Amino acid sequence: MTPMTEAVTPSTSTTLDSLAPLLRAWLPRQRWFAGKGRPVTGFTPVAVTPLLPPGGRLGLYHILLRVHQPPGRQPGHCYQLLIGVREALPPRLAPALIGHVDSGPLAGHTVYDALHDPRPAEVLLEALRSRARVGGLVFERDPRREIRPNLVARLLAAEQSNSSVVYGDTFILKVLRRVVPGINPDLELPLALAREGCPRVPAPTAWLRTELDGEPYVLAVLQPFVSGAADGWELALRGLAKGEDFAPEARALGRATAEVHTALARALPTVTLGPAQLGPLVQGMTERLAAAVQAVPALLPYEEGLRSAYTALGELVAGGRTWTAQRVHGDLHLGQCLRAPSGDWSLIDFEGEPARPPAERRLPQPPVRDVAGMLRSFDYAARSASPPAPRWAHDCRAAFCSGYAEVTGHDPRTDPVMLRAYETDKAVYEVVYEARHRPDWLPVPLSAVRRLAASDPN
Ligand SMILES: Nc1ncnc2c1ncn2[C@@H]1O[C@H](COP(=O)(O)OP(=O)(O)O)[C@@H](O)[C@H]1O
Ligand SMILES: O=P(O)(O)O[C@H]1O[C@H](CO)[C@@H](O[C@H]2O[C@H](CO)[C@@H](O)[C@H](O)[C@H]2O)[C@H](O)[C@H]1O
Repeated sequence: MTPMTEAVTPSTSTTLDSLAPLLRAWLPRQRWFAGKGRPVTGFTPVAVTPLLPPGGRLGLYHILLRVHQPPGRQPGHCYQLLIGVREALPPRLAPALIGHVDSGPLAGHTVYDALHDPRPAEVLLEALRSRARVGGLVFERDPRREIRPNLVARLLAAEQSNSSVVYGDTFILKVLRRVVPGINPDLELPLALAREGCPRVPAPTAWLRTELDGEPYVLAVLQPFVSGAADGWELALRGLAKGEDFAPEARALGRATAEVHTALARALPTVTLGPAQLGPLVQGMTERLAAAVQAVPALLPYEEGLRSAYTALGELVAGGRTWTAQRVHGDLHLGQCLRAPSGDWSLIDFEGEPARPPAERRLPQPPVRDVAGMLRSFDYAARSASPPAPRWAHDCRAAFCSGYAEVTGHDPRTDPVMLRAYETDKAVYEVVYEARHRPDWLPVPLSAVRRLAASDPN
């Protein structure tokens, strides 16, 4: 694989060879590393771009690295790394340590995850500000949006699928970790919403992209930081702990989701789904259930009940029912909703479910899919509370759907078969997600699975 310009030179390749043993141990420990549980057997450098020349007090490499983990999928996932190089690491950067290099051009140096370090993170912002091109890296900025120089960087502490750096409470840069070719919905949809003037999504200010083998890759997106915001998950848990009514917020979230859906339907094509599209949609849900039962045998007793949700949808399809599909968020939950101190809600993270193939994430889908994601999230919050609060989830569910209907004129509860199918599909996804990433949380989606299998969303 060759980058747009030749970034992998013999010297950068040797640099990477000397880092390989350190990366092999470090990568699998990162939350965003998608290949957990299988050993890393090798790396192929895809592009190595020095952003700060090594040799000074501080070096910075931008690296795209293909990670091999046989017998899994070939040729392996591609990851984006920003590697800092220093003679010694100050104690404040200890959590970022990757290791000490003992051979090759960097021998005697310490390498670390540079996003923890303000100075290299500021190099990225400056490159976006000045719309730099370095090797194959293209730093682009919406010319109508300014970036003030000298904003101080700090890495966001949250454990997440990617890494985000906040600059002076003004911007947040999401640095994608596992990068995939093609148009990235996390840039595409917010740009489309900004064109529509939709205020519910922070408008992208700048982004980093590259091209490999003629395919575009989005590597990072900069957007305004919603300062002082709390996310919906924190607020819901806080409200539950204090016994507060969350229904007004759930209604506001229903309205915000509906505003985003309405703007997306204006900005991008919508399609009518007939039997030719709905058959495969139902088939996909059925297949995901079968795969999930294989992966998590605790699902087995509920398989038949869960499948009945898809059979019921299949019957409506066979009877000639059609639905309108449009671009949607794809992984909407309370943690993707931010409430500003003004009380306004924003939706973030339009990447879709990380486990789905990229092309599938960009397909138009029934908007009820996002509604189902939010309803599942109210249930998650209610079941994580002590004691569990099913009535709270029930009230949020009603308020969210009413808020949604106020904007679109369509109450998702009037389409119960499609809604149950999507809630079931989401709960099945969550069972697999939790089994892989957070086994302690598995009882939460499993309790929903029990209810959904018995045809009761609450
Ligand atoms: N525009 C923003 N303003 C304030 N905080 C944000 C913004 N965008 C993201 N965040 C914070 O960053 C976290 C991670 O962002 P997200 O896009 O969900 O990344 P990931 O894909 O890694 O989960 C969010 O949970 C939120 O706390
Ligand atoms: O935020 P991500 O895009 O990384 O989404 C993944 O992780 C989420 C958890 O962080 C997971 O969401 C599930 O847990 C949430 C509570 O932590 C809950 O609000 C959601 O409803 C539930 O789905 C999400 O599914 C996964 O894709």
